[in-house]
Amino acid sequence: MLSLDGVSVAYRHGATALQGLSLRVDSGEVVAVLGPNGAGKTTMLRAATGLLPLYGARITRGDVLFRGRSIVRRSAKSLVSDGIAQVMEGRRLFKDLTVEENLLTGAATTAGRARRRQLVSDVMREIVPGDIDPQRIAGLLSGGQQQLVAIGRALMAQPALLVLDEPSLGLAPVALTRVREVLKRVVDTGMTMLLVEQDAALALALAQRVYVMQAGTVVFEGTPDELRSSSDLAALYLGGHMARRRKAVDQ
Ligand SMILES: Nc1ncnc2c1ncn2[C@@H]1O[C@H](COP(=O)(O)OP(=O)(O)OP(=O)(O)O)[C@@H](O)[C@H]1O
Repeated sequence: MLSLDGVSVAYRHGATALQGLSLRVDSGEVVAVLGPNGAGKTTMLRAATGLLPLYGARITRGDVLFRGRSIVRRSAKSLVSDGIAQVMEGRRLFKDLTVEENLLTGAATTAGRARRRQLVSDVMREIVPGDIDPQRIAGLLSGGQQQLVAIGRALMAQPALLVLDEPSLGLAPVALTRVREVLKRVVDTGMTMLLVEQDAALALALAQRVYVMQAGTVVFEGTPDELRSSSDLAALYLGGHMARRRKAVDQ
């Protein structure tokens, strides 16, 4: 469904952030991308969602294909209509609008008024928990509640591909559990997903395939099990706890 083929990206006021990066997301697949700070994960998502120009960056080499067509020169707005919706890092809700108004913006260009109303009630039932009042001002919600509304807003566009940048960022454990449950439910609907996530446990619980990025390129591609059994990478990206547990099992 989505492929980045040998993509290099340069920021106007920065170094080359991606260096010949290739990755793909097949239809119905959940793909997670892990990697240390500055590896280029967010830049990769910007390349996949038409947001590079907003940040003064451009693709200097390679191509990005969505459903077989190049999207390199397409605007983020037209890509939403084509079926790519994203939950950006930091949630980015309209803080002064209500939950319901935020949700409605998610389908502003993809559905008519009556259909949008129907989608709001679907999303309120399936994604946004019952304890969140649709008329509440979004900025007054907790971080975890805001994240769920952000996920719901992206789903309002009924995307073919859902892109998420660090959905766990800054969430307390209870909120994280809720976000994980909701994402699991979305995965179970067969949604195609590209997920950038520092929380390896969350990423590996959701994904069928994982990439690890370092310095703008891919250094590992495989299944979550293959990543867990790759000792160097496990130590680096899954933390000492899992590496120690593996060692104990191996002995
Ligand atoms: N707006 C920008 N202008 C200039 N350089 C940028 C900009 N955004 C990111 N970069 C640079 O691009 C490189 C990759 O950054 P990016 O944010 O894509 O990495 P990341 O893996 O998502 O990191 P993190 O996990 O910290 O979010 C870094 O060297 C960063 O400084």
